[in-house]
Amino acid sequence: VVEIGTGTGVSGVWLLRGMRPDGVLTTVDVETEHQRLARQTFTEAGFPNQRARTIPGPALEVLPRLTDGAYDLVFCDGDKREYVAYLAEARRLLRPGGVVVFDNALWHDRVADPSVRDEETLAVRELLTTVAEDEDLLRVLLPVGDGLLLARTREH
Ligand SMILES: C[S@@+](CC[C@H](N)C(=O)[O-])C[C@H]1O[C@@H](n2cnc3c(N)ncnc32)[C@H](O)[C@@H]1O
Repeated sequence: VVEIGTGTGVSGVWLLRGMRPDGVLTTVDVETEHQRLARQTFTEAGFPNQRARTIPGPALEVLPRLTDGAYDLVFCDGDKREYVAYLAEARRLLRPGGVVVFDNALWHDRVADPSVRDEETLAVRELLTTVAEDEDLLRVLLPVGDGLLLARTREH
């Protein structure tokens, strides 16, 4: 699994819990202090160090260094304005059948309100349109929390 936006490790713990016992979480964040706290969260939740690889840096600089086609899931929770770019990176990183997930796909109900036109809302809206218009992608939008968009490549 690749996670964009480690934060303090809350989502990371849930991802680790859902993975195989030998699965590794590769998690990227621009803030090293967040990643320090996340490592603490993972340890307190009982996960050994080698289950999580924290990589500091801006996602769009780190992701190109990760191996193509090597991951089952990419979870995006970084900078909303970069969501369309994360989609492109995720498609390269995922193995066939792998799934990309975007948190905040409803963006506090702003996405559905056409009068809201700030940069982040426009970017999340653009992501939804990009995924919907791509015939190679199957998608589902789960109305849980702030909205989770899941997409995977269609098998031909
Ligand atoms: C909403 S928080 C992530 C929360 C975390 N996924 C969780 O649920 O516990 C967003 C995180 O993305 C990081 N971030 C923002 N822009 C980024 C970027 N361009 N590249 C990497 N990380 C970024 C922030 O430092 C912050 O920790």
